[in-house]
Order: sequence, then C-alpha cells, then structure tokens
Amino acid sequence: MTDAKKQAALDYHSQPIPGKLSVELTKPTTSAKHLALAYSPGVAEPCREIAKDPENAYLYTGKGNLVAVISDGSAILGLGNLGPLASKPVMEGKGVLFKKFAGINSVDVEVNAESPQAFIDTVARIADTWGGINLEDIKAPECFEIERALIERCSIPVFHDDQHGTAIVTAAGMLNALDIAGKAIDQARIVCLGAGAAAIACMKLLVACGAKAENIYMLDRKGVIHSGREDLNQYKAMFATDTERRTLDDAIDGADVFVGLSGPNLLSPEQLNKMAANPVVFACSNPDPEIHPDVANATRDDVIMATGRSDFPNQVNNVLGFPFIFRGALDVRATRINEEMKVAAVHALQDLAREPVTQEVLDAYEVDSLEFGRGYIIPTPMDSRLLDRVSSAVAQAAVDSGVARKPYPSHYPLSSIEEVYGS
Ligand SMILES: NC(=O)C1=CN([C@@H]2O[C@H](COP(=O)(O)OP(=O)(O)OC[C@H]3O[C@@H](n4cnc5c(N)ncnc54)[C@H](OP(=O)(O)O)[C@@H]3O)[C@@H](O)[C@H]2O)C=CC1
Ligand SMILES: CC(=O)C(=O)O
Ligand SMILES: [Mg+2]
Repeated sequence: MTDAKKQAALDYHSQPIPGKLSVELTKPTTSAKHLALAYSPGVAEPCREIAKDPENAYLYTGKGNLVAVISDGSAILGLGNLGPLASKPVMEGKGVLFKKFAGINSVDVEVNAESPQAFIDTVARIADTWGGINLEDIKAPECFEIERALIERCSIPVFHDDQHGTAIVTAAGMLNALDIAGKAIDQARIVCLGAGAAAIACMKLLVACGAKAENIYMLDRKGVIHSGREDLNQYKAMFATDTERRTLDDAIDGADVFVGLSGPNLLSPEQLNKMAANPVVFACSNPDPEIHPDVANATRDDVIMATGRSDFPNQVNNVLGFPFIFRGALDVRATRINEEMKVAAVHALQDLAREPVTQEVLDAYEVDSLEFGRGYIIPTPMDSRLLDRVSSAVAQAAVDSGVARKPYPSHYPLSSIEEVYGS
C-alpha cells in the first residue's frame, strides 16, 4: 500500500471515535419504570426463568444472535504471531462483517494463553454466554486440537473460520474457475503453498469436492511435503506425496492450479510462466498476496486470478462464508457446523456466481457490467443475495442432517438483515 493508503487505514480506525464497533440498546430506557424492568427488580424474573431452564436464555437475552470472535493472535492474517492485542482490529473487523452482512452481534475476545490447553479451558468456561464461537487467526497445528476440543466441550457451534470459512469459499471459487478454464477437478494438478490452518482445510475440502490427493503438491517453509520427510506433523503428513519434486520451482512446473495460503510475494512471474495453459491462481495471503494481480496479469493473459483482497476482482475470502454460515446455524439453533452444512454453503456460493449480477453490486464496485467468467468466478461480499442463499442452504442442511434444534425458519427467505428476528 502507498503511504497515503496506510494513513487512510489508520484514520478509518481512529476517527471519529476509536474502533469499528459499538453496542446498541434494544429496549426503551427513558423512565424509572423502564429501569425497574431492565434492572432491579425486573431483571430478576428472566434470571429465575433461565435458572429453571437454560434454553430460556435464548428468549430473554441476546445469546441467540451473538457470536464470539476469539483469537490468540498467533496467525494474524499473513502477519504472523503478533500476539492477542494486535489481533483486535481484525477481530473487530470480523464483528463488522457479522453485523453488516448477516445482522449478527459479536464480541471480540483476545486471549492471552500460555498453552493450547489454557486457551481451550478459558474459552470453554465462558462459552455458554454466546450462540456460537468463531475462532480466528490461530496458527497450525495448535488450531486443530483447539477446535476439536472446543467442539467436544461446547453445545454451541464452534467454527475455525481460517480453516472452514476459507475452504468453503476456495472450493466454490475453484469449481467455477476450473469450469471456466475447461478443466476437470479430478484431473487438475494442484500446488498449495502453505501447510497451515487454511491450507490443510482447503485441500481437504477440494479432495471432498473431487480433487485427487495424489495430484496435490503441498509446500511449507521447507519445501514440498513428500513421503521421505520425517519432520511432518500428522496434519501435513496427510498430504505427503511420493515425489522427487522438492521446491516450488519443481512443483509448479505444468501445474493447473496454484493456491497460496502462506505469505507475500512467494510466487514469481517465472514460476507462473511454468504453469499449464489457463492457470488458476488463488493468491490468498492477506494483506499481500503470493503474487500481485497486476504482476500476474502482466505475466500471462490466460491466468484466472483471485486474491483475498477487496480491491481486486475475484475476492476469495472467508467473508463470503462465516456471516451467512453462522446466520443459518443460529436460526435453526444447530449444535455444530457439520460437513453437510459446509458443502451446502459451497454450492450456494458456486451457484450464485452464475446468476446475473445486480445493480447494487455494479454500483458498489463502480463497474458497468460483471458476468460469470474469468473476472467474476465468485459473488462479491456486497451482494445482498448471499444472506438468503447461503443462510438458507446451511439451515436446510442442518435440519436434514439432524443437528438443528429448531425447524427450518418460518421467516426465511431473508431479503435483508432487518428481517433476521422474524416478524
Ligand atoms: N483469503 C482468505 O480468506 C484467507 C487467507 N488466509 C491467509 O493464509 C495465510 C496463512 O494463514 P493460516 O493458515 O491461518 O496460518 P498458519 O500459521 O496456520 O499457516 C501458515 C502456513 O504458511 C506457511 N508459510 C509461511 N511462509 C512460507 C513460505 N515462505 N514458504 C512456504 N510456506 C510458508 C507455513 O509454513 P510452516 O508450516 O513451515 O511454518 C504454514 O504452513 C495468511 O497469509 C492468511 O492471510 C488465511 C485465511 C483466510
Ligand atoms: C481473511 C482471513 O481470515 C485471514 O487472512 O486470516
Ligand atoms: Mg483469519
């Protein structure tokens, strides 16, 4: 970013008041009578009801529309481990997206934990307060055990966004991009740079969508993850291939797909030039991609290019997933977010990209036209139809797969966030 853009970002966060979120009141509070209801003595009545039956918390408090965004700051975007407090702008940002796109209230919680177990214990002890937990920017491999343990210990949905939100959006974009490139996913040779939270989850979901594990070369900082390596954790080991290729330079030769979930400027124009015809490049590291789209487009005119950023076409970013996935899960009071719900979200995103783009989206991106093709493989976050399409698909999948504690919502389809509480 230029110095002017960096300053604009700092000003945005500090002016006119610090931060991006605030708390609003939902009940009248202008008289002593109101206070006697909101506070003592009236507040005792809902307390007694919740003590009798914890489900009443959904009736008398904001729990059912409240998601905690929780991080230890160990993998903040692609910036690395900057600690919990430095992750707060990102966590507030996730809260902005929850509210703006899905009408969900959120609190950000930055945990200073000395170990994964301490983090798990901290979160588990406060979990009942919320309707769901969105884990964010926790590095691999610790994130896998943290999420598994919290799913086991909590009765509300726990979802590591960097794993599953990213994987859902990547899979949707990839299925469309390969279709446009005229390639079959089960034939595609895929290079994944990065072997952390996002990369492992993305490759697992691509395999579930038809990619062949033996066609995937995954790389970490030490190079290709191959069967001869003895330094692999169990998650990386799932992607160890029997190959003589050792470096990105080796792996990228002839590849159909590059997925970057690692760090900035790690794919060179020379390496892009070694890829097969119509290469699909998802350079998803934030804020700086593995290859800048201007560089990629200048290098090859047949590249189908996506990044995680809002300021370039084809934004492959978990913002297209987590707000709507939680909306659907909360509205049927799902106990968890399972594979069926994730796959339903993939197909809802994939299908929406193939529909005509609305004027609202054209205006938001200041373009005259946008249609399914190389420059538009996935819906944009500013598409208000996402609220209905993804949330409905996720809610229906939760009901069908038996994890919903409420029926499919009678107030669906949703056409705006004003409707999220029903009528
Ligand atoms: N667009 C989107 O929606 C999203 C994008 N991301 C991006 O993905 C990236 C990774 O995030 P996340 O998975 O959460 O973090 P993790 O810390 O869990 O994983 C980072 C991975 O990147 C690898 N890596 C880092 N530098 C290099 C390098 N120079 N060469 C090869 N591999 C490297 C690490 O290798 P090693 O294992 O050897 O340490 C590790 O496997 C970030 O840039 C993040 O912004 C993440 C989530 C969503
Ligand atoms: C988008 C996001 O969650 C990340 O880059 O970590
Ligand atoms: Mg993240």
